[in-house]
Amino acid sequence: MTEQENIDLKTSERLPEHLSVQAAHIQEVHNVPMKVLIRPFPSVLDEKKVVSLMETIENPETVDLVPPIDILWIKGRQGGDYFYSFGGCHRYEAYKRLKQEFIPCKIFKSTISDLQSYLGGSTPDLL
Ligand SMILES: Nc1ncnc2c1ncn2[C@@H]1O[C@H](COP(=O)(O)OP(=O)(O)OP(=O)(O)O)[C@@H](O)[C@H]1O
Repeated sequence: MTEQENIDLKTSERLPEHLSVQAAHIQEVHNVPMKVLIRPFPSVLDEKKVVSLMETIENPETVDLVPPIDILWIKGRQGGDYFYSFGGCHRYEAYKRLKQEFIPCKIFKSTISDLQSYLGGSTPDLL
């Protein structure tokens, strides 16, 4: 099984804009391998918030207080799978420092043009 098969992608659906708020309450949470996430932008971090999040995540009694991060799932033109992460900077950093292999995510099926709205002319040619 490849890393990406760990994620049950079949259950993810692209959300129409007008449904995103309602659907946010019902969309499934997937444990996504940290190493498949692509984060094009450096994070500006509040150190205290990262440390506080680490403590919350480490404690089984409080970990559920931390919501999943949102990621974009984009299919390349030759079928490749790409998982982009833009927000969730503090949660991502906390999971990274805790050396967690997986991070809880909501996966939004997205297109190259969605990606272009973040990356503009720097959008890569995804295969
Ligand atoms: N100890 C904690 N410190 C900060 N946030 C916490 C903590 N425990 C639970 N949370 C929750 O985790 C989420 C953190 O989201 P927040 O938008 O503040 O940061 P982020 O998305 O990880 O980073 P950024 O907004 O910089 O991209 C919030 O929903 C918050 O309620």
